[in-house]
Amino acid sequence: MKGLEFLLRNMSTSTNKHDEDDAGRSTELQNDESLRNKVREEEKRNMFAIAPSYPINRGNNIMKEPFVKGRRSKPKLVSAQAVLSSRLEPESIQEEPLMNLEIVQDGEPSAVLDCSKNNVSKDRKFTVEERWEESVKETGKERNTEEKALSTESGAVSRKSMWKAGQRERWRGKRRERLGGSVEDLAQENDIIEKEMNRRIQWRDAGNHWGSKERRDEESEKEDGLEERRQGSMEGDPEARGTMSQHVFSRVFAHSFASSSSSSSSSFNCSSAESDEVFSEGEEMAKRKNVRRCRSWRTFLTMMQWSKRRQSSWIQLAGHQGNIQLGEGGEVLKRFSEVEDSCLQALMSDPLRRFVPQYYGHISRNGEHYIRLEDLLSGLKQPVIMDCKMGIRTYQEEEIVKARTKASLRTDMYQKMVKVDPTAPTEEEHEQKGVTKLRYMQWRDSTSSTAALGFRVEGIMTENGIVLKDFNKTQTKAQVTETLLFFTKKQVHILKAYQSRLEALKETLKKSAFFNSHEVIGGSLLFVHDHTSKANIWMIDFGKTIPTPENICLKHDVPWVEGNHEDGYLIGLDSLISLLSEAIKEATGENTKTQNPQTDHKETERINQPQSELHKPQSDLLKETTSSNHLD
Ligand SMILES: Nc1ncnc2c1ncn2[C@@H]1O[C@H](COP(=O)(O)OP(=O)(O)OP(=O)(O)O)[C@@H](O)[C@H]1O
Ligand SMILES: O=P(O)(O)O[C@@H]1[C@H](O)[C@H](O)[C@@H](OP(=O)(O)O)[C@H](OP(=O)(O)O)[C@H]1O
Repeated sequence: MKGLEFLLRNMSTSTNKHDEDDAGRSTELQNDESLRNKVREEEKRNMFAIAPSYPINRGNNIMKEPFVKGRRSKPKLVSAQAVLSSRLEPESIQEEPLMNLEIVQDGEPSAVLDCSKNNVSKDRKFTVEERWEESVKETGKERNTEEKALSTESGAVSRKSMWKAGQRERWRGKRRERLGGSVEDLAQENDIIEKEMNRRIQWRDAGNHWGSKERRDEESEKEDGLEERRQGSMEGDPEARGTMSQHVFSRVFAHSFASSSSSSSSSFNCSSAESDEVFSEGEEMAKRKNVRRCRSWRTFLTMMQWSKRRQSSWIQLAGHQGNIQLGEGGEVLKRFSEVEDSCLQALMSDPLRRFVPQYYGHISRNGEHYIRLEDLLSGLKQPVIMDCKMGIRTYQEEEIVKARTKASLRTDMYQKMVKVDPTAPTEEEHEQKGVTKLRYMQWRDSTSSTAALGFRVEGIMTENGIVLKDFNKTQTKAQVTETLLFFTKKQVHILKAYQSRLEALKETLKKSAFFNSHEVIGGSLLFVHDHTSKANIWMIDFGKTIPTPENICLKHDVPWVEGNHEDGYLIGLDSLISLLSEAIKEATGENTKTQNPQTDHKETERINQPQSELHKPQSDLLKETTSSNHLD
């Protein structure tokens, strides 16, 4: 039985078993109908009375004070159609508090997570932590209401004691039966019965809690329209494997938390027909331990399966390899950088947050510190992605100063340069077998479309998982248009969706205090779409985005000269928008102007430094696939 199916079946059957279980037990209790009703009522009331204590302290996981952050109100993934209308959306900023949750594992302070909660719109997808927090909150609420009702209702105490007396009698009878005779030491016997009974209640209540959580989750899943995904099981639908819903994963994750917790009341699905049998203290403990061990193992294995599948379908397309990975909770972990971290924090309360992955704070793993981000590929089926590095330069002004004062030679960069164009290095550089970083970066900017168009394609992953990174010399408008057509497979609705999203981004950038006060260097736009017509564009990578000096107000759309700090971000954005228009015309057959990549290329050569090689058509690039990452 495959992971998800098994898990879901297990969840639903255990809930049913629990109901049967309760019914069976009631008939045994008393013949008196009214007493039985009272007992049932009391059982219901007690449902949350011995709820697990994890909201405050889940084993070693400790929650900290909440703090306030803004967050994006827009759903993460939208259909191409929805993207088209995204610019019509109201731009109001909702301030929503985030909960700062610190997880301490194995006795070490290893992680600080920021999880958003409250004021969450109904249609928004929930993160692992949000779901978990919500369920904790709900349980707490219900429990408080129940407790309040108990304490205020007259006769509540007597009903409770009546119920307990009934229970005690039942346990005593069962125990007598089991021991096959009379009970001699009444005080000791009462003590044992009291203990057994309390443990049983705890056991059952934990089952009730998780049962009710399951039901709540199922209801909300139906609301989200995720039922469909669940039924298209991982087994039957290979595509679904690559699109594990974080939503469902969160359930697995939450369960694993609970079942691995040391609290006896936090095991899930623990009410079964078996568990209703009466065992001696030792027997009962052993049996319970076994059941719990089995279930936490199954949960753990299922989690691992989920995680593996998601890991295998996730990809870091561009950037420093190994810098980024997918976290266990389905979030993206990026190696910590203070510069990027402060940008992301600022962006969470800026109008641009709609275009930025949700920021969840930091986490430590094996001694490394990471920034936790929303996974922008989550929910996409066999995603097609493109990373475009924005701006007319990809190095900071301070790198120029550094290169002047203490220039070190980079052999790796020399090798990369020679690989692309053996004639690019000067004689001296050939002799030294090294180039400075600044030299390399400037060469990269001029040979690609960065310097001329204000952006360059860093990489593309096709729906088959094929990764193309050989865009070093994709430089002219015609070449980039060709690349866009290849990337979108000439799908007009996708091209239009992208264009619309970029126009919305442009409007938002004008209003953004963050953009007004920052020099955005080396930042990328991540284009994502899939065959279900979901499409979106996100701003990522703020590792070299720094606040501008106080005396400087950036325009972002004028050429750079050393000292003016201009990044040309808007030049790149305008180029992309206009090239998407070109691509749309091409795709719809409206383009009368026949583009000639070679002529166009030569024109650009005059603007930039001459290059020796002509550009290869995209079809050749495909043959030269640098790597392949097939989605299972
Ligand atoms: N939030 C995210 N969700 C999904 N994928 C992401 C996310 N952030 C980054 N990636 C993936 O990782 C790649 C690199 O990201 P990013 O540019 O932030 O890394 P980097 O190492 O800082 O890059 P560079 O070396 O250009 O500075 C992206 O092209 C994308 O494939
Ligand atoms: O894309 P390429 O051609 O592989 O070149 C890399 C690219 O320019 C990166 O942006 C840069 O990192 P930074 O932006 O962080 O400086 C990296 O420098 P690095 O090797 O010093 O990290 C370069 O090697």
